Amino acid sequence: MAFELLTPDEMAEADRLAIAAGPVDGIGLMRWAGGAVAALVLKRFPAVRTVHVLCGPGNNGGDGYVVARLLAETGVAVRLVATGAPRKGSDAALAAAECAIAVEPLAAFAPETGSIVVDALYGAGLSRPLDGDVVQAITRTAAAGVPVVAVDLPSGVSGVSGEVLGNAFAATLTVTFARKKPGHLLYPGRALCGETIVADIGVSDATVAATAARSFENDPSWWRPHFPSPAKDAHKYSRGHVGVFSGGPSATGAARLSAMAAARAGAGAVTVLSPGASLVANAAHLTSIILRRSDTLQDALAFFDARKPEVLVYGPGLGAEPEVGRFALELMSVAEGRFGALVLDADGISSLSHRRAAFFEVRKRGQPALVLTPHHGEFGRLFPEIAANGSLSKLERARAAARRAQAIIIYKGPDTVIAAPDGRAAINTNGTPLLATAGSGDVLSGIVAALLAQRMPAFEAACAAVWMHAEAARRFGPGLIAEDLPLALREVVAGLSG
Ligand SMILES: NC(=O)C1=CN([C@@H]2O[C@H](COP(=O)(O)OP(=O)(O)OC[C@H]3O[C@@H](n4cnc5c(N)ncnc54)[C@H](OP(=O)(O)O)[C@@H]3O)[C@@H](O)[C@H]2O)[C@@H](O)CC1
Ligand SMILES: Nc1ncnc2c1ncn2[C@@H]1O[C@H](COP(=O)(O)OP(=O)(O)O)[C@@H](O)[C@H]1O
Ligand SMILES: [K+]
Repeated sequence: MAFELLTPDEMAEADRLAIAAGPVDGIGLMRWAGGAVAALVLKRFPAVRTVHVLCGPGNNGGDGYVVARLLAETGVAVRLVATGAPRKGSDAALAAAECAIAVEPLAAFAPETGSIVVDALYGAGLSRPLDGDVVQAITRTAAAGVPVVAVDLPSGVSGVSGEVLGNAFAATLTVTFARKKPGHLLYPGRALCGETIVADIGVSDATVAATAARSFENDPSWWRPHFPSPAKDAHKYSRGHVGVFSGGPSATGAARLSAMAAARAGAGAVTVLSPGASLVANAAHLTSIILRRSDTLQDALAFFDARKPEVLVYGPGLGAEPEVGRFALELMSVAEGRFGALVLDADGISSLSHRRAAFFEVRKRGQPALVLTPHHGEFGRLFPEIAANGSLSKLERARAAARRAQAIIIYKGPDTVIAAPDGRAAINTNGTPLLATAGSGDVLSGIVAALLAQRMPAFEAACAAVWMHAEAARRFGPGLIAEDLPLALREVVAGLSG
């Protein structure tokens, strides 16, 4: 598959393995890389007058010398700017030696209107905040408003985390090699990359696989084989039964959004479990969704035993009171033989913040299968130490939380990360700010529950749900409110089925 994400270390490992397997060597990879960038510059900017190529001291700079040489050979006016000579004997030094263009110092660099900038200062090897000359070059480039083509990554963006180390170029186009890196997909890096193109530099799929990379860009191609479709002889309960707990009389809508989404995502039956005080409000708004009174754990147990739901959604609209957290723990304790999976969302997560020790103790059993869908605030309440660890990327934080809670984590946001306890993690890329509307998270929890109830494996179900949620929002378009999402799922499900 082509959806692995490689950290800079994994990419370096892929480079090493490719070189060891031969026939290509280090300078060979660099020539491919530089060639790919030069070709894209010519293709995208055919009328460009001058190309400023900025070269750093490492291999990213090495790629830059190749770009400069190739563009000059095709007749483009190239100005070559470097921060210093590459280390003697390095591939970059070879690339520099092959490039006959005079080098100008970075301090005097100021691009003019009509030119473009190729940023080959720092890529995977960025290890500290950019120094003054580079920051000034970034400022002057931004002031001139000229397009920037970044080699591998915009200088200043961490390939690991997408964080900005002090300052960074804002690229129009980023050309990276073999596979994307997490920094291309995590914010703020994602916004600074512009369009990201992955160029082939002769690193084979088998070589990438040999790095044992565990991170992926979320894409239907790799989870679609698991996407459920109803058996010909299905009945409503065999398609999967989801139970959604409702909040009190003034907060019932969240559960209904979740329930409707579960039904549209293919659950054959959906039951809203409602406190007695909310029955009338729920009854007034539900038609195909089943409604059942549930005030106590005994009520819930009676429902499980009678109706055998596969999956429960607990959290939307419940309030973050301590008793909500206590009930969540009780649900997990009684799950065995009663239901297979629990989706904990919203208040179901926040309410556990005062019962973290008990929660992690219950999770040691690993049962029931658990999916947590926190946004940034909820994540920080349940996993304060992980959230406060500034050395971890969002991808690594989600992965650490998944391991800690023995749960699938859907760490929501513009760059939603889905992580599993076994170390797999995916970054979602079809998100849209249209989803930044109240109640859309409730819809997501219903989609996840429906896919789990249809026996989709948990990590794949979570990835599929996140993608479908965003796809539904995109298809509906501007004006979207959360109520629109369940119906908008219809087309998305149709596109994935059969
Ligand atoms: N065969 C291959 O491997 C291939 C690799 N490829 C290319 O190589 C790139 C990775 O190359 P790389 O590992 O040399 O790292 P790179 O980004 O050039 O930076 C390292 C240099 O910068 C320095 N430095 C770092 N931060 C700094 C700062 N803030 N301010 C100042 N200096 C700073 C650092 O100094 P040091 O930390 O060692 O003191 C070191 O000298 C990758 O992005 C891709 O473009 C392709 O050609 C395909 C084949
Ligand atoms: N700017 C954005 N781009 C993409 N997705 C977004 C953006 N803002 C929010 N979302 C998505 O919208 C949903 C909001 O969920 P949540 O914050 O729980 O809202 P609510 O509690 O109102 O339901 C999440 O799936 C999140 O990933
Ligand atoms: K760069």
